[in-house]
Amino acid sequence: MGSELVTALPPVPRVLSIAGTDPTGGAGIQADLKSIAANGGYGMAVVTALVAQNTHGVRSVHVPPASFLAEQLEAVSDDVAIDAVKIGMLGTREVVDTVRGWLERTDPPAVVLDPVMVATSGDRLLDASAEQALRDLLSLADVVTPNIPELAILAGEGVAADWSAVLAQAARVSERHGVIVLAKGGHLAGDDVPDALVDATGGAVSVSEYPGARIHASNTHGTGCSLSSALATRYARSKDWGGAVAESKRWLAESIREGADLGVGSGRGPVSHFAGLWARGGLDTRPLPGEVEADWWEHIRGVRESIDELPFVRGLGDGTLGREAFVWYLAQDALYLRDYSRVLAIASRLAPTTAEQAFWAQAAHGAIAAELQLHESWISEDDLRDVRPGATTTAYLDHLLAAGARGDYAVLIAALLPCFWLYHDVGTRLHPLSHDAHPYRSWLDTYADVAFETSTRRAVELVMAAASEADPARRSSMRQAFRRSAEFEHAFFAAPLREEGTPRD
Ligand SMILES: Nc1ncnc2c1ncn2[C@@H]1O[C@H](COP(=O)(O)OP(=O)(O)OP(=O)(O)O)[C@@H](O)[C@H]1O
Ligand SMILES: Cc1ncc(CO)c(N)n1
Repeated sequence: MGSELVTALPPVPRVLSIAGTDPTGGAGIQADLKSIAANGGYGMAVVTALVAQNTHGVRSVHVPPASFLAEQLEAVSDDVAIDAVKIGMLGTREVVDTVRGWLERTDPPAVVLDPVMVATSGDRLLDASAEQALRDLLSLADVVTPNIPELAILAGEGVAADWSAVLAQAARVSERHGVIVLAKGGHLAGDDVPDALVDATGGAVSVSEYPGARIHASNTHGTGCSLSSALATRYARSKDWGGAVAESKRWLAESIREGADLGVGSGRGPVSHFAGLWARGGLDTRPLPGEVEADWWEHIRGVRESIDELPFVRGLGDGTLGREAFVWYLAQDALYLRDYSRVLAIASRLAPTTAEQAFWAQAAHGAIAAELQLHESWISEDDLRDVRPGATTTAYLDHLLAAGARGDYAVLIAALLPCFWLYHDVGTRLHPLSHDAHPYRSWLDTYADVAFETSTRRAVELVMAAASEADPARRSSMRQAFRRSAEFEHAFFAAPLREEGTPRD
């Protein structure tokens, strides 16, 4: 039932990065894992090379035996269904060949190849002798994401002088190798950093441009790694390269912008992969419905204990309560239930699912039908006409009607809950005192009833599911509205012996 409130999210794509390391976490496989997670994927990582580098540059590279790389790749693909692969630093010809063999055997559904050759710092990350092997790998990728100098090497030409030359070069690479090229303009001089998806795989050339404004920041270490991982992840979700580029670029721009003051290293720093998520989602974990339930119940422990101690409630249980106080209470309760029913109907109107709509509508009906029946056996409709609502009745109803008028469903149902939950609680604890000759037997039987228990459980369930789903601010408003209603329940039970004899408006 709680699941009705959960917004359905598509399944999480399983994305494998095959790349080298950056122990400072801004580039390479460490950046890939952050980028995959930030873009909604489950990240996996097979290391091609261990790179001793930081925000200033590369110090040394250690390439483990290719046989061990093959073992890592197989350990993943023997076990996990892979939705997309991002390939980064390959380093040597042997590594390229090993990855090629694995790609041919496993044929993953989407492959993004970032042809890493030179780090942002200018250090080589691919042996010159491996360049041809890398070109030969292009046909096994869906998209290749070269920066301008890398594109020139893939094309076997000089570095393009301007953006239109970049696009023409990208089209030649795309056609020759049967791969879509995401040409990146990060290395252009000037304030524009356009990217373009260039697809000449079918003969005709199609070019989709994604304009971008240069962010004047020095924290651009690992932008290429992060972009290609984001692209693989977003594509695995949407199966749309164009949309995936647009979304990845928006995410990267936000991450560059927010990364300026991360304070990582004194060179070219990393982007802040999760900055957008942190800003919008915060760090709070979501409480489970059962945890909210326990917390709220504890939160009103004092209120519950005071209810049990009220002379009215004690007298109701042991039958010593005076009839006049009881009838006064029932008349107030009858007035209360009429409007409570109307507020339940508002909850029905605001409910996000038909199941909830039906539940609150049924409760609205129950409040006037079954409960008024109980009241009518003690007090006639005529007598009720002369009864004025007491101060507590009015205040409690104003609180509920205001919640209804504000129109926040979650807060409203939290405000409605104590009327179910506390009555059921008090009712079940007083019920053992009921006996055939008990003066208030019909009252004691009503609230310990199985049907009332069922609707109370369902109301608790709906409110707790909504609270578990809510963001922290709304959850806190719900808790406050709930507590306020619980306090009114206490005041309502206290009123007959306090307000009785005082001017009743
Ligand atoms: N200063 C910037 N402002 C906005 N976007 C940028 C900036 N620098 C790079 N980008 C974007 O980052 C992505 C990577 O671009 P770039 O051409 O720098 O790739 P790269 O050289 O492979 O990256 P790396 O620095 O990781 O080697 C592109 O989408 C580019 O538009
Ligand atoms: C491991 C690795 N891959 C890619 C890059 C490119 O930024 C880097 N610096 N390090």
